[in-house]
Amino acid sequence: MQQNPLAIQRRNLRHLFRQRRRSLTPEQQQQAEIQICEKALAFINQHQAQNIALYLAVDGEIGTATLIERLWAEGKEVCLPVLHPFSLGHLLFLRYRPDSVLQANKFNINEPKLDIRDVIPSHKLDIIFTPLVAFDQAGNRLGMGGGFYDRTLCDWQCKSFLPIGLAHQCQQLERLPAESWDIPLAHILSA
Ligand SMILES: Nc1nc2c(c(=O)[nH]1)N(C=O)[C@@H](CNc1ccc(C(=O)N[C@@H](CCC(=O)O)C(=O)O)cc1)CN2
Ligand SMILES: Nc1ncnc2c1ncn2[C@@H]1O[C@H](COP(=O)(O)OP(=O)(O)OP(=O)(O)O)[C@@H](O)[C@H]1O
Repeated sequence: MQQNPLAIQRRNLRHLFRQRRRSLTPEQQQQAEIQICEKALAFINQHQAQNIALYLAVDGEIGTATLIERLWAEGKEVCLPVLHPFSLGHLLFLRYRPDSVLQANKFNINEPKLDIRDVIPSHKLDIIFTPLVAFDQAGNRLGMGGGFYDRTLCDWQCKSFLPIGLAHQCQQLERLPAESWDIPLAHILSA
């Protein structure tokens, strides 16, 4: 198990900030979802993005349902993360359409049923919007602790997509204690 002071600090922060986002009221959640939708759409249009990875919100994460509906209406391609069936700790991104069949993964998060025809390789993605637990001004991101997005985003500067965090304002802190493998996101949108 993680024992070093940095790992303990990160685990404590993860616990605190997960509690913080879960304690938002349904009204605060709804307001935030609408606001983040507008900010994300503006960003997407500014970057003329067509293939966009999102996530289905759980555990108080800022909601994406409104944004996904708007993107479908605009004819954009929406993808969702799927836990890789063999490559432990890695994600695949699968096309998500209104008629996609979803199933719960081992964390009880819904994901598209794995069908190789729906896999979108990351070099075809324009933006990967990531969920996060906490973030700082420098774009550092603390996630749920699986390292899934860390692995996906490593060396993103050499790839074609932009990694953009989506978050509630209450998830920001002054400075996140960073690990050697943490690479700051290109940008974080908050509401
Ligand atoms: N909405 C959403 N989807 C996502 C992520 C995410 O952060 N949010 N992920 C981002 O990486 C991946 C899943 N990563 C996860 C990592 C840990 C836990 C989690 O809840 N762990 C439990 C205990 C572990 C268990 O149940 O076995 C916990 O910490 O309480 C959930 C998701 C892919 N999909
Ligand atoms: N680029 C990487 N390559 C290999 N292992 C990695 C990489 N990034 C992170 N890890 C491993 O993943 C584990 C979890 O990392 P970390 O605590 O930073 O996750 P997180 O960013 O909170 O989670 P997530 O990205 O899933 O939201 C670490 O123990 C680390 O060893």
